[in-house]
Amino acid sequence: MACVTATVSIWIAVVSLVVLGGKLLNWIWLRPRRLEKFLRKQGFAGNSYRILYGDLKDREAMREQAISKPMNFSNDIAPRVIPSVHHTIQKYGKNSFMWFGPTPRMHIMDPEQLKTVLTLINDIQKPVMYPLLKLLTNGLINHEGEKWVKHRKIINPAFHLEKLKVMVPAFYHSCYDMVSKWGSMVFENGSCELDVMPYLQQMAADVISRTAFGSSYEKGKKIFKLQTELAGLVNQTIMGIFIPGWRFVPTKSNRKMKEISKEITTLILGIINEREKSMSAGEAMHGDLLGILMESNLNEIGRHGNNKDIGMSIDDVINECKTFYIAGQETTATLLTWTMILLSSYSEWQDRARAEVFEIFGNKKPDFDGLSRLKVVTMILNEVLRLYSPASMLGRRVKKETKLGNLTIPAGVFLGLPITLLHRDPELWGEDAGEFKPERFSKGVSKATKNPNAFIPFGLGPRICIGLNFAMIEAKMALSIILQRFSFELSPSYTHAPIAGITVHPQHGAHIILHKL
Ligand code: HEM
Repeated sequence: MACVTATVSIWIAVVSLVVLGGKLLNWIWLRPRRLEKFLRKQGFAGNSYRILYGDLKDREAMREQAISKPMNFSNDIAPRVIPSVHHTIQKYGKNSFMWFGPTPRMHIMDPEQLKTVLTLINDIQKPVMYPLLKLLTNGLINHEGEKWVKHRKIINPAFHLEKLKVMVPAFYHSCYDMVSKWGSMVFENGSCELDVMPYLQQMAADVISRTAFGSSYEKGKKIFKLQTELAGLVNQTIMGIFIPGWRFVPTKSNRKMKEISKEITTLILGIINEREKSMSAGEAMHGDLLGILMESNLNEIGRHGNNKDIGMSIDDVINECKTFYIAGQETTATLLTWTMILLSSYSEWQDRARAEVFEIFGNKKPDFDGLSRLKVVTMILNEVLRLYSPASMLGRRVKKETKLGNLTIPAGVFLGLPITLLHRDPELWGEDAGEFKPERFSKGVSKATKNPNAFIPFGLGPRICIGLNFAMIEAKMALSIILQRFSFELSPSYTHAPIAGITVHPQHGAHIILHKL
C-alpha cells in the first residue's frame, strides 16, 4: 500500500513538473516567438527576441550612456530622455516594437490610433503596477473597470472650475511664500543665483497640502514629508534585484516603509475623522479637495438609498489623498522648472509674458478671471508642455485582442505612446517642430498641429488628467507672481541635461540668476 502511495506521489510530482515546465517554456520562448511572428506580419519591426531579457540589457546600457554627460542647449531631448525608444524608432521606423523581457511593447505614433488606444479603456488598460508602489499611490491613477468609473465620478466635482476658483487664494499663498523667500535671498546688487527646482517642488507640494487639506495644512505638510521619505525607500527597493515576495520579509527597510505608510494613513484618517465630526455637526463644508470629495461621496451614497457599498470606503479616500501628491506635485513643479529655464533662454518671450502679466494685473494679486485671460502665458506653457512634457511615455497593456484601424493588436502585448517623440514629429508639427515657438499655439491647440490628438501632455480620452485645470491655474499663478517680481537668466553653471524619472526633469537642477525688478 505504502509503495502504491509513493508511486502515485512521484507521478503527481512528475506531472506537476511537466505542466510547470511547459508553462515556463511557453512564457519565455513559445509565446514571445508567436507574438513576434504576429507583429512582423502586421508590418511592425524590431529586434529579434532574446530569451528572457529581450531588449532590457540594451535599454539599460543606452540609458546609462545617454545620461553620462550633459547635452548642448537644444530641445532635441529624445535621445537623452528616451534613448532606447528613440534608437528603435530611428532604426525600425514608427511601426516598431521593443522587448520588455518576454513581452513585446509596440510603439504607437499615429494620432488616430493613439486616440483609440486611450479611449478603449476596458480592453486596453494601464500596466500592472509594481506592488510596492501601491504603498505610495493606490488611487484613481491605477484603478481599472468599475472601481475607476466610481472613483472618477466621485472625485470629478473636486476639480470643477467653480471649485478651483475658490482655491485660487491657496495657490496665491504658496506661490507668494516662495517668491518672498527668493526676495530675501537677493543681494544688495539686486540679484542672486539659485537652483529654482527644489523651491518649485516645495511650492507645488505646499499647494497640494493647502488645497487638499485646507485648515489641516500643517498636517498635510507632514504627510508630504513622509510620502517623500517613503518614495525614496520604495525607489531604492525597486532599483535593486527583484525577488518575488521580498516585500513581505521583515527587513529593516521593509519595516520602515510599513511604519511610514501607517503613519501617513493615521494622519489622513485623523483629518477625515475631524471632517466627519464637523460635517455631522452641520458645520459649513470645506472648500478643499478632501471636503469636496467627502461631500461628493456622501451624495453618491445618498443617491443610492444610503447604501455605503456604493461610495468610496475610508481606505479609498485615504488612497486618493495620497494620489493627489504623487500625481500633482512633481508634474507641475517640472512644468514650472522648464518654463523658467526656457524663458531664461528666450528672453523675448519672457518680456512678452511679463508685459501681459503687468497689463492684466499691474502689481496686484493675480485673480482667477485675470489668469483665464492670460494668452501669451498660456501659449508659452503649452509650448513647454509640448517640448518638455513631464510624462515622456504613456504605457498600456492590451487585455483583449483589439483592432486599431487595419491593425490587430493581440492580447498580452504592451503599448508605448512616446509623448516626447510625438510632440516633435515634423510630420505633425511642421519642419520647425524642434524649435521653441509659442506662437504656434496662438490660435489654440487645434491650429498648432495637423492633428490635435498629437498634443497629449495630460493624456487623452476618459482617463485624461483630472488635475489639468488645477495644474494650469497653479502654473499661471506661479509664473505671474514670479514675472511681477523678477527677471531671470540662465546661470553659467546651468548644464542642460533632461532626464526621465517620475517626470522629465533637469538632471543637475535649474541654476538661474534672478534680478529683482
Ligand atoms: C503639469 C502638470 C500635470 C501633468 C503634465 C499631468 C499629466 C498627466 C497624464 C499624462 C495623465 C494620464 C496618464 C495616463 O493616461 O496614463 C494624468 C493622469 C492623472 N493626473 Fe495628472 N498631470 C499633471 C497635474 C496633475 C495634478 C495637479 C493632479 C491632482 C492634484 C493630477 C492628478 C491626476 C490623476 C488623479 C490622474 C489619473 C486620472 C485617471 O486615470 O482617471 N495631475 N496626469
